[in-house]
Amino acid sequence: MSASDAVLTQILSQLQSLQVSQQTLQAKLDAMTITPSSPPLVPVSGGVAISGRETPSTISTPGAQSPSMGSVPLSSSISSVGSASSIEKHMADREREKLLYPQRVILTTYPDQFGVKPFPLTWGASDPSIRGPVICSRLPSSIKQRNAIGAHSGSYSIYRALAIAMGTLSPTHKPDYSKTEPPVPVPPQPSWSHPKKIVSFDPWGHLVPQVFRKEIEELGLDVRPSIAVTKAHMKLSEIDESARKGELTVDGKILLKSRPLMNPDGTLSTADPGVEISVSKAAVEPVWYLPGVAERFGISESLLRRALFEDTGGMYPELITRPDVKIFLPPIGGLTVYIFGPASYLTDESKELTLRVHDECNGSDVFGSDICTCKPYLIYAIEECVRTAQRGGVGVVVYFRKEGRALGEVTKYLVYNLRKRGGDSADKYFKSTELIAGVKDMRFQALMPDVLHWLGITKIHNMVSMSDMKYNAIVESGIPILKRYDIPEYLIPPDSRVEIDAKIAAGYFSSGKQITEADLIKTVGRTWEETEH
Ligand SMILES: Nc1nc2c(ncn2[C@@H]2O[C@H](COP(=O)(O)OP(=O)(O)OP(=O)(O)O)[C@@H](O)[C@H]2O)c(=O)[nH]1
Ligand SMILES: [Zn+2]
Repeated sequence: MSASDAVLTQILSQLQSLQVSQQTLQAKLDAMTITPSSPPLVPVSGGVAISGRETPSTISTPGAQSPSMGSVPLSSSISSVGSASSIEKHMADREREKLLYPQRVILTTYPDQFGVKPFPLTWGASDPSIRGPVICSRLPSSIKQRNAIGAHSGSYSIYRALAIAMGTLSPTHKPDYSKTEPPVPVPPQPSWSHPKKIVSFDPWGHLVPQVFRKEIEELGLDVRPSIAVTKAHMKLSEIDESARKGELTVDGKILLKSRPLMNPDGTLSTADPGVEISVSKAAVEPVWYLPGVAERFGISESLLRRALFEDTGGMYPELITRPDVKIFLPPIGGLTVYIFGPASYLTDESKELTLRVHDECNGSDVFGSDICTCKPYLIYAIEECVRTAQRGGVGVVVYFRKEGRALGEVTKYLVYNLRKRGGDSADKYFKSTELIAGVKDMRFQALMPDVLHWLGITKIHNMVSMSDMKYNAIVESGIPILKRYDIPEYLIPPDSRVEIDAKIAAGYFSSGKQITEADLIKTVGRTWEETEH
């Protein structure tokens, strides 16, 4: 027998035994698994129906063989496998899948299920040991004590899943958090223990390794930070330009002279290297306290849960089956806080505070698209924050990942096409968005002020924004705003006049300009024909 025949025989015999074990496994699973046609439908609150189950049921952990509700066979049939190498690959993947996930799939859990014992968590408690850690891990060490639905890192949880499936990340990797603590203190504030002031993220998120050390190290629970605080130098060509023009002054503290640049031949350049801004910053992931979020939007928790379940494609059945679990880590982007000047001034009302809350506009912020005012407004706000810090105050820019007014970039570009094809006039600006998206804005600014309360801000002297929605949300949350700034005329790119005029007519703040609906027809943007070659 040749070597290749021997390999083929070996593969065929492995395939046969795999088919046999697959049949045996399938038979066992069929006996244990509730098939879609068999279960009685049990109505639960909100009128939704879920599959019935055997009792008592348990959460399987590795090695445990007891049946759990909602179980399904692990993988699809092997009948579709083709060549010898794809058979080997398929078998290797099945082995890895069994090793990674030895238990059968747990589609959902129930509050009264045997083994389910959520770690106690009291949202808004001032003592972290009473507040308790947020645990959403499905690792065997933590799954029974989960007190949160969803996954850490927002949408990036999908990349983590890929890394685990590809074998580049061990699901049980234990991070070493020593030396990762905040270099700039963001200490507990009265607002942290106010049950209604912060509901969209975990105020203890940056202190997790310190305040929940016992839970992580002694109890072996998978508790992860959801906030990180660090320091950085910010370098922007627009700020270099302002410093060159003398509009910003290097003070060696907030605004620093950059180090000399290198020439292509490796020698030091004598060209002006420009400036850098010294900042502290914090990245914050969303962690929703569902009763608080529902209350903020004035809807019932049950309606909120049902809507979240349905419009995430049914991804989180526990939103329905676990009304006892009050925390949800949604698969959305978070926010970044940039602080200019001493962070300790944030809580001191006597220090001047300048704020811009900015929602992501990748096309403008990073790639300089001239159809809107996002980047110029952001740069203007950064300059104002630097000036405030240099006057002895503090500046804050909060950057939210809410692309395209939270409608997403695809919807935004579809609307751009419609506008540019239909004659881009300001009277049609919001109507065009509504025609495609059904609404003009989905940012729902009500959750936005949470970050200001987390920082301990109680008064805003200067607000760099024209948005009435942002202003109202902040003031209604209990933080007064003394002065509002609109974007200076000279910073408005010509093509974005359409956006600004439409916004002013719709109720955005303007210090000088009055615009009525009737005026809007006269404000028109560039057409594609003007730029096509
Ligand atoms: N859907 C849609 N979104 C847009 C358009 N132009 C800008 N945006 C988005 O609108 C948001 C603008 O946010 P901000 O810069 O914070 O501005 P604002 O809330 O309108 O108000 P200001 O604070 O006055 O600037 C970002 O999410 C942008 O991506 C557009 O034409 N269509
Ligand atoms: Zn924009």
